[in-house]
Amino acid sequence: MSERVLKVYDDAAVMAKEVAHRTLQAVIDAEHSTDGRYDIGLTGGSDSIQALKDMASDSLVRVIDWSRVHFWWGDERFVSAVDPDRNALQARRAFLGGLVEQGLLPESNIHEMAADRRSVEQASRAEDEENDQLVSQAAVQYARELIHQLGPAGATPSQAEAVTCIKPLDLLVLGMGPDGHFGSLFPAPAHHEIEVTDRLVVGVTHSPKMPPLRVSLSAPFMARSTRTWMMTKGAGKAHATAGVFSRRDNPEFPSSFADGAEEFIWFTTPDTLAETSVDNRR
Ligand SMILES: O=C1O[C@H](COP(=O)(O)O)[C@@H](O)[C@H](O)[C@H]1O
Repeated sequence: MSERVLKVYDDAAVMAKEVAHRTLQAVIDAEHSTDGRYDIGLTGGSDSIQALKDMASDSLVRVIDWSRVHFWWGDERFVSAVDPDRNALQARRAFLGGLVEQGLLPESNIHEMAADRRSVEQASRAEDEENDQLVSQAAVQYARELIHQLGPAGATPSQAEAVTCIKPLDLLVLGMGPDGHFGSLFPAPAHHEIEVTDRLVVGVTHSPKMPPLRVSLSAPFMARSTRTWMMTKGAGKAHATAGVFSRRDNPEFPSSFADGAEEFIWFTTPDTLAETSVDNRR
């Protein structure tokens, strides 16, 4: 468990630029300190997509060997591959697509969660059972990809074993919703995925935030990430932030489970902290 370090910005646009620049710097720093491969977990949401746009215009982009960088998602909205709601599509439009087009990032380094292959009409007519099955299959498929890419050589751990034994993400960038969700792990008791500990990836139905079908990394796997950065802004998140800071691992405020093995930084704005008493700002 890491101490939560707060970085507070009066201007959310400056915050996003800072996260963008730090992400690129983290990749550069790791070039000399690890075996070379760098695995980044992305999220959706306004702050994170802005940070990706800012990366595209940061001069550090040009000094990175992108062939050793892999992109994953903390969560995905289970919609069609061309739906503008899709986190991966937004990330491609903001940044990743440009890297691929310029021949800098191999397409095979982008590890997307599965998309819904049904037509809008088919999806709207589907029963719960079918939806449950589809998001569960997407979760299993993503877990296999994680184990294949990050698992120990010559072994195939189960998902329960993989939560603690595969290589963790080097950097996970997260956002938090006004209800305190992160990834697509929504508050208990209405939702129970936040309490899953024996899977790398979970399927989610009936999400309180649209769209209703989602796929998410599980809390314990996300919390093992070497470095974790949370981005939040706005008074609408003040209540959830206070809940998160008042007690760790509280299922009613899922983001209280977020953590990083070596570093956990919370990038935020003063209005978000209006209801929180904290003394570890830096
Ligand atoms: O739906 C989602 O919401 C959260 C937070 O989004 P924000 O726009 O309030 O910052 C995001 O982190 C998550 O990835 C996404 O699927």
